[in-house]
Amino acid sequence: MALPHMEFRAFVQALKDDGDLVEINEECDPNLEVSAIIRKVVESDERAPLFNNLKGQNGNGLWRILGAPNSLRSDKSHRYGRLARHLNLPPTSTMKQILDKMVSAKTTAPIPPKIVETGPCKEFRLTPDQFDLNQLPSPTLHQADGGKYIQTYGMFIVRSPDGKWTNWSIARAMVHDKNHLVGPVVMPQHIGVIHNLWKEKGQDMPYALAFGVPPAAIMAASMPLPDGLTEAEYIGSMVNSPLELVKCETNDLFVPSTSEIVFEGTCSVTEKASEGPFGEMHGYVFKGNSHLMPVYTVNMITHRKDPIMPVSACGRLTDETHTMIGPLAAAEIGYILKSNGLPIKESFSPFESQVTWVALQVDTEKLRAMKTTAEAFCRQVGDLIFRGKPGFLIHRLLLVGDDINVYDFKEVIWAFTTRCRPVMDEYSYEDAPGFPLIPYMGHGNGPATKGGKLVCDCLLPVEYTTGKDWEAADFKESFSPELQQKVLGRWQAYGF
Ligand SMILES: Cc1cc2c3c(c1C)C(C)(C)C[C@@H](CCc1ccccc1)N3c1c(nc(O)[nH]c1=O)N2C[C@H](O)[C@H](O)[C@H](O)COP(=O)(O)O
Ligand SMILES: [K+]
Repeated sequence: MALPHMEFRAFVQALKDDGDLVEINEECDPNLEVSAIIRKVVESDERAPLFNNLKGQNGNGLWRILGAPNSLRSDKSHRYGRLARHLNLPPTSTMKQILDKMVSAKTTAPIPPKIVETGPCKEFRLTPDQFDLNQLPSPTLHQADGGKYIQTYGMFIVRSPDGKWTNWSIARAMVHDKNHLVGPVVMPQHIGVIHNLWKEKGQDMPYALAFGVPPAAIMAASMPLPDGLTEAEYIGSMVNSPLELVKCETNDLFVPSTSEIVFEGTCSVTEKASEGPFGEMHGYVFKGNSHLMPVYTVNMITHRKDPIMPVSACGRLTDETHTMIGPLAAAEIGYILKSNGLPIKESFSPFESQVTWVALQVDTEKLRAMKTTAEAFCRQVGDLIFRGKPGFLIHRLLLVGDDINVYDFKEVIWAFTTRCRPVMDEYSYEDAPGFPLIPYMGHGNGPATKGGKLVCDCLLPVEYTTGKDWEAADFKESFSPELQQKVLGRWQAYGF
């Protein structure tokens, strides 16, 4: 068996070996029971549930479900263990180490994938007369959802008509009928960009939807990598070995050969159907909130024996939409700012902001050398990020000093509430594209897709000129290291 980051089934085994898996062998109902269990799991950072026995499974085990594939572990020292296993990093890895790994491939040569003749994903083939997506265990994830959201952690594979750009991404999709899906295909997402290219040609867009792909691949699929970049090559250089891909049966796209399940077909550039509502990443299901979205035809299903369908039952903290979407966008945002010469050290999206914020740690010594003003610096940051794609889903950029650890929300919120004067220290972007999924946007008072963005300057004026002129009134900064050592050393002796 391959390494966990390169084959989904090996990844599931790694979770089991880590004691991070609960195998449920009693029959569970994909209509809400499965999702209720997953919701309970992710709201308490419990072990990932593997449902081996689902109502509606067919004779070849199509399909089982792994819930919470990339959520958190309760043990603080292994908090991000599931994310680390996606990247072949030690389970004790920090979020910084995980995000640095995701960015590492930007400075190494891409390693193209290797095409293989066949693979485990080809063990079984089903034509439309042999399956019904409503009879198979397609899960309903929230009682107010508009349909069975079968696709929440699979990977869409689409390619530009000229064949030059193959994009991998996660976008949701629900069952429309026995062999059709419907899901959002929106700008500025790359699946939307490529869909438009096919629309201009008047041709339906071929797609593949691979479930249970190499975990390293699904991480890159969830990251806003630059336009035109082919994730397969990026991942190859990130893991330093070529991904093995195999050709689809019904189109010229390629899928990871060890995928658990593969749907193949075309996404209509004309036909739409009602999609949603859906329990979103910000924690809400708005009744009746459905939209007309493109219809995907499923022309073929191929799969492994007893295949595992990964499912993200998203909503309130903490699931894959929080551990992946925000942090991966933050990683890309940090990279963009650094490669534009701005003095940024770390970049993270706090879960407690429902991943609508990104906190940016500033190297204030370099900042002072810039001899700039707060307004000029904040505008420089905001113009670069809020006018670009990675900043699309972020509505607050917080600039904090060297003493603030952006991976620790307690630090971030201390700086924000004490160093950023509301209004005066905030620079607004009412003309920037806005993220309609945030309730104050899509269900708020203003335009759903424009504005509502701020750069919040949590640097005190002295940090721009002469440097920090305070000591934190805390154990770490208000007492000499010697005294701290003495107190820590005698803690038990004192009687604590
Ligand atoms: C990890 C994850 C990521 C997403 C999504 C999901 C998960 C678990 C859900 C559970 C399927 C929920 C949903 C979150 C809603 C969302 C919409 C638009 C942007 C971000 C999030 N979803 C996406 C969704 N994007 C949609 O366009 N469409 C989607 O449906 N994403 C985010 C998406 O994968 C990232 O933005 C990637 O950068 C997209 O790749 P790209 O930059 O276009 O090459
Ligand atoms: K992507």
